[in-house]
Amino acid sequence: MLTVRDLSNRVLQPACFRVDAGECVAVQGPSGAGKSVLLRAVADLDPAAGEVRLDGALREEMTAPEWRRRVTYLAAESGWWSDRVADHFSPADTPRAAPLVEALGLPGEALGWPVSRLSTGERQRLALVRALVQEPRVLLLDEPTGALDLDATHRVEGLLRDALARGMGVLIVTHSPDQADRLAKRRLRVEAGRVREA
Ligand SMILES: Nc1ncnc2c1ncn2[C@@H]1O[C@H](COP(=O)(O)OP(=O)(O)OP(=O)(O)O)[C@@H](O)[C@H]1O
Repeated sequence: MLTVRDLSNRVLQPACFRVDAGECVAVQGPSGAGKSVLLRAVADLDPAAGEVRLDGALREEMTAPEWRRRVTYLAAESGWWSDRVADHFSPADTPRAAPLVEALGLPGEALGWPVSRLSTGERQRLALVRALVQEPRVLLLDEPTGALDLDATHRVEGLLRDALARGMGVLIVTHSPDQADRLAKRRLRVEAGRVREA
């Protein structure tokens, strides 16, 4: 589904890998190795040379917003542009968001909360819901449970398993070997900008 060939920039050495439909690939490596840079380059958020295709179509064949809707990056610290959580969901997506919010251990009314009241972990879970309701083909997750306790972490992993079962591809940066074992069959190891299958 997602194929990456010779993706490189000032941090990354040319990287080649793929993520298949319904597959989770874990990205691991030391701090500062280039894991976030890799995900951002795939999402076309930072300039990079090389070839990235989704279902055979080159990234350049679609607009950047269209690419990012299909290949969605979720940063470790999410961005919010309005102080009401609900403003970050289109009216069409809101009904689908509430059950996901509850599955993550938050009350459905959290969608009406101001962003300024959210704890770090609440913010992280609601940002994941924002990404999931858009049903991207590939989700690029940067430490999506870094701020969460074990119960919330398992809830997030449950929703990711559901998404994988629907055919979504997931590339997940995690510092937790246990999380990588639970979710991913394949791993990429990033060290000093070099990406290899581990
Ligand atoms: N725009 C940029 N220009 C130059 N260097 C950058 C840029 N963005 C990040 N870097 C550098 O690239 C390296 C990799 O950063 P990156 O954020 O990808 O690390 P990481 O592997 O995700 O680390 P961590 O596990 O700590 O989050 C770091 O040394 C960082 O300072």
